[in-house]
Amino acid sequence: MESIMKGIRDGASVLDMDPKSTVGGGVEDPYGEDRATEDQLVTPWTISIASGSSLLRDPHHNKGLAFAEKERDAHYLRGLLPPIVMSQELQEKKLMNSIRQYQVPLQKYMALMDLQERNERLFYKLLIDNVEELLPVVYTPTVGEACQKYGSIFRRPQGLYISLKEKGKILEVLKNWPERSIQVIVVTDGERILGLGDLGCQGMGIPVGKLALYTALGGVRPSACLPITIDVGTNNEALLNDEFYIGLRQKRATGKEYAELLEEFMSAVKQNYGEKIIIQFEDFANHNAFDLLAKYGTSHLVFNDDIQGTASVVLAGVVAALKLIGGNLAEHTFLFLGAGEAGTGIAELIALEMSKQTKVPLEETRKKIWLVDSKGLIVSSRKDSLQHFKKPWAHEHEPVNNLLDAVKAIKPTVLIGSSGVGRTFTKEVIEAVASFNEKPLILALSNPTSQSECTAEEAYNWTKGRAIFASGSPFDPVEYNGKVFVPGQSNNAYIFPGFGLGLVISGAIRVHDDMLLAASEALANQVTQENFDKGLIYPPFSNIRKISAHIAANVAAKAYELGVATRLPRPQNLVKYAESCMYTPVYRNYR
Ligand SMILES: NC(=O)C1=CN([C@@H]2O[C@H](COP(=O)(O)OP(=O)(O)OC[C@H]3O[C@@H](n4cnc5c(N)ncnc54)[C@H](OP(=O)(O)O)[C@@H]3O)[C@@H](O)[C@H]2O)C=CC1
Ligand SMILES: CC(=O)C(=O)O
Ligand SMILES: [Mg+2]
Repeated sequence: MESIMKGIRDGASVLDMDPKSTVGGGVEDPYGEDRATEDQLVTPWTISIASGSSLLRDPHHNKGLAFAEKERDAHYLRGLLPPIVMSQELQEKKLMNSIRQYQVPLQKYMALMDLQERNERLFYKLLIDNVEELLPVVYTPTVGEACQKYGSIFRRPQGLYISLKEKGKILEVLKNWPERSIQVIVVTDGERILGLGDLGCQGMGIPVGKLALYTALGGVRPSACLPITIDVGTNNEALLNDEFYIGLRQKRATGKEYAELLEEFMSAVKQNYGEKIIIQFEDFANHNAFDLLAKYGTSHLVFNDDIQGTASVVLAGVVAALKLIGGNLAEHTFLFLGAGEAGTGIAELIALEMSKQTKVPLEETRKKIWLVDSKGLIVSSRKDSLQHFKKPWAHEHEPVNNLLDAVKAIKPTVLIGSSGVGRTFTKEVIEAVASFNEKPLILALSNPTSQSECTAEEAYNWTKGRAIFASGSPFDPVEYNGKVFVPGQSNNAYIFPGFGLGLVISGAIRVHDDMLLAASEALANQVTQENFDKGLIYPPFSNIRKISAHIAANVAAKAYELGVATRLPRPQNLVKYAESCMYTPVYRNYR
């Protein structure tokens, strides 16, 4: 039994490699030394191990009705399928038709998760070909509702659960995961899921969703992706009292107990997968997120999506928006509602970019950026009581208690919402911003849609159609005064898939702020005149694979320049190389 299991695991990692791919298949060296040959790829282990009904139940290799006549003979599928042979394209059409029948987004989500568990390649084909339509289903906003109801809709585990019960055994737990050549881990402890708060163990929907995007948007092969939820309890009373809750029924462990579990996890991951494994921290509460990033940033390949990915995507949007609103970066004044991971992360990267552009010290460029938290404007008189990540933003100013007064006092040209609280950009706030800006840039970043600081309709109506607007979760186009306005989506989903691909193809061993700037620059450069003409500051998600290749190339180039890339020699054309490494979901022939 043991040897068969090993055979399945090893075989799966070869098979999962895209024929063109050098990233996949547990390949250590993307230049091809370890690359499986075409021959290996068409002589899969499925012949001797997975056949018949077990092949149909294996999501990595199942093709459903698309198995050809010869494959049905060779793999003992005769009679297990109806006689028709259906192309992957027709399967896709059929599934899209049926998904579109569902009125309720969560039903669409569940249908897609079922498909992922049944036929992985078809799932990714749907997602890649229909990205703009399906992104809101597998990602924000629907994934938020899915996490809230995760216990009730739970069918099969989609990632690894590491709870306090596994303390002392985390390495063994990692070895239980059926895939061995993992390249990206997205891990959450569920404490700040989108703007929905502490969802404990049910936060698993987020790593699962983020990693689906790593594959669909960034081309990292699915078997190299590992979603993990660390369960240290939850402080969410409703979940603790929910009979269907799937996590530990206890309050969150903190302090030494929390730190020890995380330390064991980080060591076990490095020991099991090596130093080039990407660990993406996702939706941790800020009291842990900044410390984990600082603690492990110098010893592991860690990336905090909420702090760093968000910063990179927002900087790109702001830089692109300058074409529409005028001026250079340093001429603008920024006001944030929300001074947590997203807010201070974005603020710091904007200040860094300003400093690089103007050669003015960072301490000075920070003064162009102001933040409001739940207690009002962050000012120097509050410095002693501020969390460490807020202190750099405590500028000289008299106290201001609320956002509206802060807008009137600071007169920002750019207003950014990163508070996690819906409808906090009131009519008065937006009208005030519009009163001293011809084209106010308004970014309502909080997710999901219910937590957005304002809707697209409100932003356009209250500025009389003058706002340049983007939001974290998507909004439909809005008609105002006979003109149609298309809101953009300012979401780190533009960045992390390409960023991760860049780390993989260069074999980077550390993340550096300059790599975030490189990713941001690549994204901003992808906005076309046609996009600008529509008032957009981001390119459409329908081009995301091309965008991700450019981001990956810029990130990889920076990794080589900084000396943190280990894959040598450096490819000449990094964009082409990134594209050639991407997983494609077309079916393979099992001859
Ligand atoms: N679009 C995107 O790509 C991304 C969006 N986000 C979204 O951003 C939001 C915030 O995330 P994150 O920064 O990680 O969360 P944090 O908890 O780290 O920060 C939230 C901040 O908002 C402040 N805040 C909360 N309520 C209010 C209020 N009523 N008025 C003023 N300030 C308030 C908090 O104040 P205090 O410090 O005083 O408690 C805190 O500073 C979430 O909704 C998340 O989904 C996050 C990452 C990426
Ligand atoms: C998008 C994202 O990472 C968040 O809202 O947390
Ligand atoms: Mg997040």
